[in-house]
Amino acid sequence: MKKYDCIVIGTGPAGQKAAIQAAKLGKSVAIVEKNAVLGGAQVNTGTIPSKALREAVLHLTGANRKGMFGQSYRIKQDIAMSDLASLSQQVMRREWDIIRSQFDRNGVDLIWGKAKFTGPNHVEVDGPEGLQQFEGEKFLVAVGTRPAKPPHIPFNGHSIVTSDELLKLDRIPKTMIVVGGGVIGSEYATILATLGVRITLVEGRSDVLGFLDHEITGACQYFMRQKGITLRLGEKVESIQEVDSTVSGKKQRLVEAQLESGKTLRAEALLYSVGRQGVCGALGLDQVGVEYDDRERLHVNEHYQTSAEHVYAAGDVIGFPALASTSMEQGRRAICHAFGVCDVRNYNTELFPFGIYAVPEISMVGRTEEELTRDGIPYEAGIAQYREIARCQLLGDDQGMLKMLIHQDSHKLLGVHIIGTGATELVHIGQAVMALDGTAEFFVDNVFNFPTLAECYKVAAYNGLNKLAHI
Ligand SMILES: Cc1cc2nc3c(=O)[nH]c(=O)nc-3n(C[C@H](O)[C@H](O)[C@H](O)COP(=O)(O)OP(=O)(O)OC[C@H]3O[C@@H](n4cnc5c(N)ncnc54)[C@H](O)[C@@H]3O)c2cc1C
Ligand SMILES: NC(=O)c1ccc[n+]([C@@H]2O[C@H](COP(=O)([O-])OP(=O)(O)OC[C@H]3O[C@@H](n4cnc5c(N)ncnc54)[C@H](O)[C@@H]3O)[C@@H](O)[C@H]2O)c1
Repeated sequence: MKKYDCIVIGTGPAGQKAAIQAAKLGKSVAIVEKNAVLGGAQVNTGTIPSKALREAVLHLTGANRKGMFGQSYRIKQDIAMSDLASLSQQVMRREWDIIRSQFDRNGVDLIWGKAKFTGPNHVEVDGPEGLQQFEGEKFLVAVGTRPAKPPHIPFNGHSIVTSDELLKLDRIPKTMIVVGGGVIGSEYATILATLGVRITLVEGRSDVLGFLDHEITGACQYFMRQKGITLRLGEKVESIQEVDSTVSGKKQRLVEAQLESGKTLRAEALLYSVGRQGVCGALGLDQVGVEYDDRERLHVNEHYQTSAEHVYAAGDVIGFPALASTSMEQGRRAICHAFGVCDVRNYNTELFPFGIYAVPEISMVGRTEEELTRDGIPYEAGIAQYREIARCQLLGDDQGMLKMLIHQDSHKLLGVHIIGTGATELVHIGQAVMALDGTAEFFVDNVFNFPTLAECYKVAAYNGLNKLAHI
């Protein structure tokens, strides 16, 4: 039986970074993957495919240039699913190669198959090589999640789908119901609406993306409606079924969603995106004495240790915030702790950024206005409207905004909230200033390249500081 210092289960972002970190510490490492491809949800079904779809849609529809060249500007008239999928395929293939070569270069043994604990220090892998047994000193469970698929929803892979199947549709539907206005629902609803799909978005809460600063949520919902998306907020879907319907004398199979309020919605397709579900049940965790919750997620301490101290967990399997960005760092941190090189300085979870690749992009770091008000922290908001910024005009985006929240007394930056072109990149300027305890004066006192989107920070700082000085 082969013995390793470290066995990592799952090759998503959490597992990848963990395995490489362990190898860099000179440990013998094996990483196990049950799928036929590397990279987990990040590469194969989640982050990369959805962002590739977004780029392809923005490019082919000319959506991000309409502000400059007019509403009729378009690169390609008849866009097919194959046009949209090809960029995704290209990037995925490249990512598989990159991950594989990183493992090879660092001497990480890749074992294909489904891993399961058979004892506190033993896993069994069921794969193409048959059943193999391995012994490990430390383990990292990075098995991710899968889309929630309640049994009463008749998923069929072609018209009633989760985000895993969306990009495998053989044609672009004319109409679509999106159930759930979280990150997945909001991203896909706005991307597909940009493509011309008529979307009805059903969200159980009173707002989409309810964790954002409310002004940004409001702006996002405004942009959604501008794109022709019908928002059904505070509404829950009760049941979903396929029905036969006759439209203009032509028989058609449609999807029908019955809402709790009594409304009936019909469309050619339905995306069900109401959250994700763990996959720990199949891991034999009882053999190590580790329990999982009712959504098959693991509980860990601040070092990412489960209740068995040699078994660590990171990424989506441990729940919020469940992002590729945070998963990578959690995996790396877990391994550093496991092998005694733990240095948690600068690991400030309060400065985790959120990037939402809707159309337009949204990003935030730090506190929202609602949180600061709730906690009695006095602040002022400094705002830059994209229409005031030369670079935004050059890019044809005159609708975005950047808002910085400034402490009334110390002028320290408390939060940055952006909606518009480049938001997910821009946010890191604010994040760096916040991490270094900077104040709004930093933006006033320093010169920014011109014309840039970064100029938004200077304009927002002037705006906030002027309000504080009653100018
Ligand atoms: C549509 C969509 C869009 C997203 N967009 C973004 C984004 O823009 N930015 C962002 O930061 N995040 C995004 N995310 C979230 C991101 O994809 C996840 O947070 C991230 O992939 C989680 O990484 P992970 O390593 O925990 O798990 P995963 O990426 O899910 O990988 C887990 C791996 O473990 C393997 N595995 C499971 N069980 C076993 C077993 N028993 N044996 C062996 N292998 C096993 C799986 O096959 C899989 O390969 C998105 C997610 C979705 C669904
Ligand atoms: N850009 C990114 O970082 C990114 C992109 C996509 C996904 N993700 C990650 O993927 C994960 C899953 O995303 P998600 O959007 O599926 O889940 P989510 O939990 O973010 O959102 C689900 C939404 O569905 C709503 N809902 C639940 N039941 C409903 C019902 N019956 N009818 C109507 N609405 C209902 C909820 O109120 C919630 O707003 C998240 O953890 C997210 O962080 C991240």
